[in-house]
Amino acid sequence: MGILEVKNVGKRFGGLQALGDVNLSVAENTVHAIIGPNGAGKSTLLNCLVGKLIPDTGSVMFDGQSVLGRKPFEINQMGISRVFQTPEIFGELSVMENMMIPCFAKRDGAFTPNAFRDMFKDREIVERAEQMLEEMNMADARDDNAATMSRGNKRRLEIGMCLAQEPRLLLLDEPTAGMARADTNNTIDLLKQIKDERDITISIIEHDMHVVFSLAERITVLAQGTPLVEDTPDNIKGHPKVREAYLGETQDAA
Ligand SMILES: Nc1ncnc2c1ncn2[C@@H]1O[C@H](COP(=O)(O)OP(=O)(O)OP(=O)(O)O)[C@@H](O)[C@H]1O
Repeated sequence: MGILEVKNVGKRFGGLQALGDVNLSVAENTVHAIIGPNGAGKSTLLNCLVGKLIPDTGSVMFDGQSVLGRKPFEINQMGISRVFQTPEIFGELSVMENMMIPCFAKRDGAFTPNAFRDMFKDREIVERAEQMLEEMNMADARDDNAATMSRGNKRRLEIGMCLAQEPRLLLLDEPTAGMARADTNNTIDLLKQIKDERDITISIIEHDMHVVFSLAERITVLAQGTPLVEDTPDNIKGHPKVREAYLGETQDAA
């Protein structure tokens, strides 16, 4: 059984069936990509995993426990962290201050604005945040204003902020969207390093096939709200059904 088990999940928006009958099993300590054409239901599925949407039907189990009915912060505390398409960092704060926020949240269960007053006097938090910046190769940027960083480094910081919460499942929603090729390649290298160095499961939604094939061990192809195929990257490449879903080609032509 996978660390994440999605069974018969359906989600309708008015007259639109965004997810039909989704079954997905993500094995522990693997990188599992979910790909599919625009409007296939990828983000809707991700939102159902983190409590932002409640499916109409089906079940979502993480490590044997249901996530349905739990609030996003509760699901986060269960060990699921999500990186959004647009980096969710605090641009007006320094890199170090940004990193301290999830360290507080992890230790104290929440981050309250009061914590800002004397945050640098809290040695435990300072040391943990410094350690995370080291691990992210960001120690030199410690005092930089987060807003001034490149898109790739903002993403690096945000992924580090997720990892500070010690998640067991990291969900990435198009982590390289809008990035220049150099930043994309840096993000691929960072995710490879995270995968090699940690006990962590990564599930990634991504349009950039270079990113998908560089990282994924399993790929699920979603089309019109339903999984079309699930297989290894080698088998997904050139799969007639996948070409059909993306390019509108018939199987005979593929
Ligand atoms: N809140 C909503 N209300 C109504 N319709 C929605 C809502 N969210 C998504 N949809 C619709 O559900 C379908 C699936 O959308 P979703 O964003 O999950 O697809 P996606 O695969 O993530 O697409 P993309 O690759 O373009 O981001 C689309 O037709 C979309 O317009």
